[in-house]
This record gives sequence, structure tokens and C-alpha cells, in this order.
Amino acid sequence: MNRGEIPIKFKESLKNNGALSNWDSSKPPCNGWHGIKCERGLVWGLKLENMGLSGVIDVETLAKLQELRTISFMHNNFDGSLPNFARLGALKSIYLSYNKFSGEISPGTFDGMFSLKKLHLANNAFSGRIPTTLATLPKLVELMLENNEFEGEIPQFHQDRLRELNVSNNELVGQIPQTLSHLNASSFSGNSDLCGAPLETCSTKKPLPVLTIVIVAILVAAALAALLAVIIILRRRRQKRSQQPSSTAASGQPKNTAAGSDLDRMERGQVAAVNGSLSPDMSKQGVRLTFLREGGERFDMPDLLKASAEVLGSGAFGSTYKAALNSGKVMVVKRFRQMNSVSREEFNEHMRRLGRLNHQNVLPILAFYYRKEEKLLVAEYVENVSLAVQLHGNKSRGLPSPDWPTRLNIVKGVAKGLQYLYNELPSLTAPHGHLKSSNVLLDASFKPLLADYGLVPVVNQEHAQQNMISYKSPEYKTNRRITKKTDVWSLGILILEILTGKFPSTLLHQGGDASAGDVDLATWVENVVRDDSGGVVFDKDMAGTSHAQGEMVKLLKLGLSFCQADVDRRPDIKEAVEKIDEIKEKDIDDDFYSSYTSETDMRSSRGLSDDFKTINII
Ligand SMILES: Nc1ncnc2c1ncn2[C@@H]1O[C@H](COP(=O)(O)OP(=O)(O)OP(=O)(O)O)[C@@H](O)[C@H]1O
Repeated sequence: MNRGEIPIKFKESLKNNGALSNWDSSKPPCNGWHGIKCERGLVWGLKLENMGLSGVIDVETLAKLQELRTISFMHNNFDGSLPNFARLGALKSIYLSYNKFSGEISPGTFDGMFSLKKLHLANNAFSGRIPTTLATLPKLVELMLENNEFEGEIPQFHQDRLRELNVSNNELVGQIPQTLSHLNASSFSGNSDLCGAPLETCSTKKPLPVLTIVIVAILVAAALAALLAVIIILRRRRQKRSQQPSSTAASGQPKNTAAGSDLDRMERGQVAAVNGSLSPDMSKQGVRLTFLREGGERFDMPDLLKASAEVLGSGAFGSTYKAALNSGKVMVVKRFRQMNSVSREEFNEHMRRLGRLNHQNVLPILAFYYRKEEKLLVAEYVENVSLAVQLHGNKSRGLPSPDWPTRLNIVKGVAKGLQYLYNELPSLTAPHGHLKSSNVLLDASFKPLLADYGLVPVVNQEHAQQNMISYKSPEYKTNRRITKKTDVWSLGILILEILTGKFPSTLLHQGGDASAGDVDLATWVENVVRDDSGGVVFDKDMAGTSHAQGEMVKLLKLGLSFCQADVDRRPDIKEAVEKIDEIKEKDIDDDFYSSYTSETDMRSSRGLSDDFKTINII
């Protein structure tokens, strides 16, 4: 098929295509065909707006236009479900607003569209959930979904690149992800059950409409009637049993089904307990926490559920909630669903091991709860949340991000915590296993505390392979194995993230194919450093860098050396910590800086060649 025939074939599936009457196969499409955008004789865009078009958007045929980067069919009459654009993986923008598309968007529609920057689907009649894949597209900067019927929660958009988002006038519910809290409130308006910054906080109670009150009253009455019936039946049974000569005692624990349902309610961002207190049944059935440490305040799940819970975020395992106890202590409960391949005994034993850990850079696990289908881990709330929030979230909200001395202290603390895990958990190949910036929590004085460590042995294998950071390492990608140096690789990526302020692609592709995606951060750093075009390596929002550039460069080199794909050349944890400890806050010799901005020995232990000579300081 020649290039003129492709648009003609595409036109055939369109209805009311009179506006395209000058598409004439005897001439090349770049000779003034309506709506065809060309450069050097190649079709890069289709702009078929306001033409009354309907029918089918033939994606298969468009896929043959290899240079096609942008399509706009805005203000037409296309209806039915959205075509599967995954076939057009190179597209940078898709504009389909003001049509009549409807129905749910199938989950794979945007899979692998790693170049997609702009997606406009506003003013259609889409329903169902916003596809979570959109939250993982690394280049997406504009997403317009207003005036549709989207429902459910907004996915966790991790990237702080999303410059424009509009989800107003849909039927969305729940907490707005923290990463979007910097956006304008009007982007979220017209969704009656959305809450959290930039809208009102989630615990704010709104007056209920009369109809809702009536429905709730009916439901409560029905529930009470059902409860009464159950009580009567149970009493009768008990009476019958007591009349039998020797009744056998009921064995095992009562099944706790209540925990799931109350937590599910928490997950929807609601206050878990009805009227501020749990039903006595639930407390009796005992959603009993197992405490791992001597001393300290004792409480149970009902105590936590009594408090209004706030969803802190949802990661690969489930949601994490913040809940305040009556005493004022604030706790965090993390819910894990993919841990059902180990027995209760194995799980308890492993938790006890983790519970014994005690280091100033390791977040203590205070208690846990075991149920076959899900587990809960409880820890104290940490004041400054995570390094991820401080590096990426603050920036997008215009708040200051940590300065160089703070970042260096964080790196040192993380390295010490990691070394401690290596020492205390020698049987684990990757003692942390899931080291990333959202699992580095920061206390009031910005001291780092490692979280979500030591979990690889109890997470279902398949889930671990798809979601945990260790399994994104070069050795896992190439040899399907993790090693004793895998956590050092994660530390290297973390260091580069801390110094550059860039979000690593290993985090962007959570849940996706580990081998797919953006250029990894180490390669990006190397490319910028090699490139003489003046690209900037260090985070320009990092203050306190004067007279420190030499040390910053040293740390950057270390980070790169930890990321080496060749495991044999990568330092082990001991060497890594020693090298990090040598880095000082300021250059010993002030003149050092000037020597590093020029042609200096930047050949790093990552096996970098002679062209890795200059580095672009802020
Ligand atoms: N103890 C804590 N104190 C304060 N913030 C916390 C605490 N534990 C977790 N968080 C924060 O809550 C948010 C959600 O955490 P969660 O662990 O569910 O997701 P994640 O770290 O993004 O992903 P993953 O599930 O892969 O670990 C993150 O921003 C995390 O940093």
C-alpha cells in the first residue's frame, strides 16, 4: 500500500466524510489534502476537526502511517467505545473531545504508549474507571477528562510531570492523590464525593440530603431486623445444645469477616465506625493485633477504626491509612493482600524477626494482624512522610525541597539502615527488597527511616516479581535472579534520584513489564553528563550547594557505580557504605569545585570512558 492509499483506506471507514472530498489518490496526501499535516513529505498529523464525521476510527490502518504522531478528531460525532490506541504506540497526542464516545475504556487501551504527552477525551459520555495505565505513562503532561461519567477513584498519578489535568464534572469519589494536590480546585469540581487537597479534607462531614437519610434509615432498620433474627436463631441453637447430654466445644477461632468490610469502608475514605464506635460484636470477634515489642501503648483494630482514617496512598500492595488513637498517637496501617502463599506460622515467625530489629534508620513494625486473605502492618506515623513527597510532591506544590546537606544526611542514614538490615537479616538475598523513595520516611528532623523492608519472603512470588524494586534490577531483567548486591543497585538509583530530583523509571512502571519503559535514571545521568549540550544533572531546586560541588560529583559517581549492570563490578554493601561515609558536606578544598567544572577526571567506576569528562553543575 503506498502512502496515499493508507489515508484513503482510513477514510472508507468514516461516515459523512464529504469534508474529505479533496483526498484524491492520484496526488500525494501531502499535496494539500484536507486535515493532513506533513513534514518532508511524511504524514505526521491528522487534524479532522468539526467535520461532522462518524463511523469507525480504523486504528489498524493508521498504524501503517509510521510517522504519525498526532491525531485530532475533536468536535465530531464519533460514538461507541474508544478504539484501542495501543497499536499506535508512537503517538504523542490524541484529541477526541466533543464527540459521543461512551462506555468503559478497556484497560489495555493505552498500554505501552510511552510517548503519549497529551490526551483529551473531554465532553464525551465515558463511564467506568479512569484507566490506571494512564497513571504510568511516563511522558503524559496533559489529561483532559472533564464532562464525562467516569466513576471510582482517581488513579495514583505518580509523575509530577502532569501539568494539566481536568476531571471535573464526573462521578469520581474518594481521596484526590497527594501528587495532584497542587492542581487547581476547578480541575476536580463537580464530583460530589471527591475530597482532599485542593478540595475539602476528607473527614469533613457534609449535610446529608433528605433522600439519603431516608434510605440510610431503611437500611439500618433492615440490618437491625436481620441482627435480631440472627440473635434469636443463635439463642435457640444454644438452648438446643445445652439440652444435649455432652456437647462438643466449638473448635478454632471465630471467623473474622467484619475486619474486611470495615477496612473496605476505610478504603473508600470513609470513617470506619458507625456513629464513632464499632459494634460490640466486632470488638469481641477480636481483630486482634499481635504486638511485636515490649512496652508502648497497646490498642486493637477497633481503636484504630474508631478514628477517622485518612488514606495516605495506595501502592502496589494495597492502601495505607493514617489513623489517630484516642491518646493522640498517630498510627499508620498498611494493608497487604498479596501475602497468602505463606502459612500463619511462617508469617508470624517472619514478623517476629522483623519486629526484633532496632536501628535509628529503620522504621519499627509495632504490630501486625493476620488473616488468610490479608495482612495489616502497623507503624507510627512519620512526620515528614517520605523522601518521594519531599523531592517530587513539594516541588510541584511550590514548597522548598531538601537542601544538599539534608539530602547527604538522608543518603548516609539510608545506607546505614540498609547495612543494618544486611547484618541482621543475613538469610535474605535482598534484605530490603523494595528500596525506593516512598519507602524512605523522614521524621521531624529529616532523619530517614526505612520502611517496607524484609518483605520479599512473604510476598506472593508473582506479585513480588511484578512490583517489587529488586525485581526491576538489571540482574533480574537479564538473568531472572536477584543477588546480594541488588539492594546496592536500588541504593544507587535512590542516590541518583536524590541528586537529580528526577523520578526513576523503575517507579513509573510499577505493575508493568519490568523490562519496558523509559530510559533508566543511570543511563539518563550518563547521557546528560556525556553530552556537551549543557544539560543539567543536579536538581536545580537543591539549595546549599555552594562549595560542595566536588562532593556532589563524588556522590553522583558513587551512585552510578552502584547502578552498574555488571554485578561483579558493583560494590557490596560494606564498600558502598564506606564510600558514602567519605563524602563530606563541603569540599575540603574550595578550589576543587572549579577543577570539577572543567575537564576533570570523571571516569567513574561504572566503567565510563574518556568522553565522560565534564559534568554540568547547576
Ligand atoms: N509510617 C508512615 N508515616 C508516614 N507516611 C507513610 C508511612 N508509611 C507509608 N507512608 C506513606 O504513605 C504513602 C502510601 O504508602 P504505600 O506504602 O502504600 O505506597 P508506596 O510506598 O507508594 O508503594 P508500595 O506499596 O510499593 O510500597 C506513601 O507516600 C508512603 O511514603
